[in-house]
Amino acid sequence: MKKVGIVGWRGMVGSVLMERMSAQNDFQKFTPFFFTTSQAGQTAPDVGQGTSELIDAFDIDRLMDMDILVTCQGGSYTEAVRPKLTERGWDGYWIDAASTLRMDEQSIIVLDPVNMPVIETAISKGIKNFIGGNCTVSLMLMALGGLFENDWVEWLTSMTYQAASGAGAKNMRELVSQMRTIGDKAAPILDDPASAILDLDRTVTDTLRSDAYPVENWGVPLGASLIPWIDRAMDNGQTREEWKGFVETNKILGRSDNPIPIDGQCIRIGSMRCHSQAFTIKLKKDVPLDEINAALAANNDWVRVIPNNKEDSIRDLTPAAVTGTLNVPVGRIRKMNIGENFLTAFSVGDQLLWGAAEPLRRILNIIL
Ligand SMILES: NC(=O)C1=CN([C@@H]2O[C@H](COP(=O)(O)OP(=O)(O)OC[C@H]3O[C@@H](n4cnc5c(N)ncnc54)[C@H](OP(=O)(O)O)[C@@H]3O)[C@@H](O)[C@H]2O)C=CC1
Ligand SMILES: N[C@@H](CC(=O)OP(=O)(O)O)C(=O)O
Repeated sequence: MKKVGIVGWRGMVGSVLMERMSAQNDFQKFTPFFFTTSQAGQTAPDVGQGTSELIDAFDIDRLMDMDILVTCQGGSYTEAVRPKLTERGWDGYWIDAASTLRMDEQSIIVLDPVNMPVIETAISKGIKNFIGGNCTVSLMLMALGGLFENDWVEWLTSMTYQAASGAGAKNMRELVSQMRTIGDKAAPILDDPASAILDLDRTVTDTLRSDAYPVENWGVPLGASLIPWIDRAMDNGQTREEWKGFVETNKILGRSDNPIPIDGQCIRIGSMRCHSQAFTIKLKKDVPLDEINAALAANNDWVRVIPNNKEDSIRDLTPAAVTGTLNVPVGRIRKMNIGENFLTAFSVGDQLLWGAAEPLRRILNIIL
C-alpha cells in the first residue's frame, strides 16, 4: 500500500477532509502517516489502522519516505517545505489546499468533475503538484460547469456573498460572538412586545458601534453588517480574491492562453460556511433556457437546478439549506432584460466541502 503523509489534519479544512475520508473509507486504501508542526510525539488519530505517533512535519527525511503528501497546513508551510523536498529529489505527489503553488507552471488546480481531462494530461506528463482551487472559483465551476462545457460563456461577472469560514476558525467564532452581543444587548427591548421598533434599531446600531462589540479578528462588524473586501489589494483595484476568479478559473479549464474574461466583487457576509454568488453571464449566442437548465443539471452529480420560483428558491437555494452537504444548487436562472444573450443565476455551496476538502480527497483517490 502507498504511504500517504497528512499534514494539517486538525485545522479547519483538515478536519473536514478527515471526516470525508473516514465517511468514504478512504483510509483503507493506503497507509496513513500523520504529521504536525506543533505536537510531534503525541498520539496520532486512529483511523482504523491502530495508534501511532505524530511525526514532525519539518522532518524532511520522514517526509521524503512518503509516496504522497497531503497538506492543509497553509501557505507558509508549503513555502518552507516544498522547495526542500524538490532539492532533495523527492518524486512523490504533493496535494495542497493552500494557494501558494496554484499558478505555478509545475502545478495543476484540481476540480475533477470539471477538469478531469486536464488532470489526466498532467499526470501523464509527470506533474506532481495537485492544488485545491480557491473556494469561490471551485463552487462557481461546480454550479456553472454546463455553460463552460458547451463553450457558451463570452464573459461573466460574479458578485459574491462569502461565509465567515473562509477567513478561518477564529473568525467564525467571532461572528457568532458578535451575534450574541447583539442579542444580549437587544434582549430587554425584544422581550417587550410593546417596545418601539426604532428603539430596537437604535440599540442594535449602538451595539455595532460600541467598544463592547467584538472585532478583534474581523477588524469591523460583520454580524448585522458586511465587509466589502476579501484578501489583499492588487495593483489594479481588485482584491486578490477577485483576481483569483479570472486566473484560477481559466487555469482549471485549461484555457489560460485563450481566457474567458471574468470579474466581480467579493463580499464577506454573516453566513457560517456557505459561499453564495450572483452571476451575470454574457452568452456567445441566444441559447434557450430549457437547454441551459438541462446542460447545467447534466454537468456533474452535485449541481441541482432550482426552479425559478419563490417557494423553491427560499427553501433550497440558501446557506441554511446547503451547509454541510455536497449539493451545489443553482437557481434564479433567467434571461435578463438587457438582452437574450444575457443570463443571470445564483448559486450556493459549502466552501469547506467542494470549496476546499472534497477536491483534495478526490485527487488523492485518483492518484492512488
Ligand atoms: N479556510 C478555508 O476556507 C480554506 C482554506 N484553504 C487553505 O487551507 C489551509 C489551512 O486553512 P485552515 O484549515 O483554515 O487553517 P487552520 O488555522 O484551521 O489550521 C492550520 C493549522 O493550525 C494548527 N493549529 C494550531 N492550533 C490549533 C487548534 N486549536 N486547532 C486546530 N489546529 C490548530 C494545526 O497545525 P498543527 O497540528 O501542526 O499544530 C493546523 O493544521 C490554508 O492554506 C488555507 O488558505 C483553502 C481553501 C479554503
Ligand atoms: N479566500 C477565501 C478562503 C481561502 O482560503 O481562499 P484561498 O484558498 O484561495 O486562499 C475566503 O476568504 O473566503
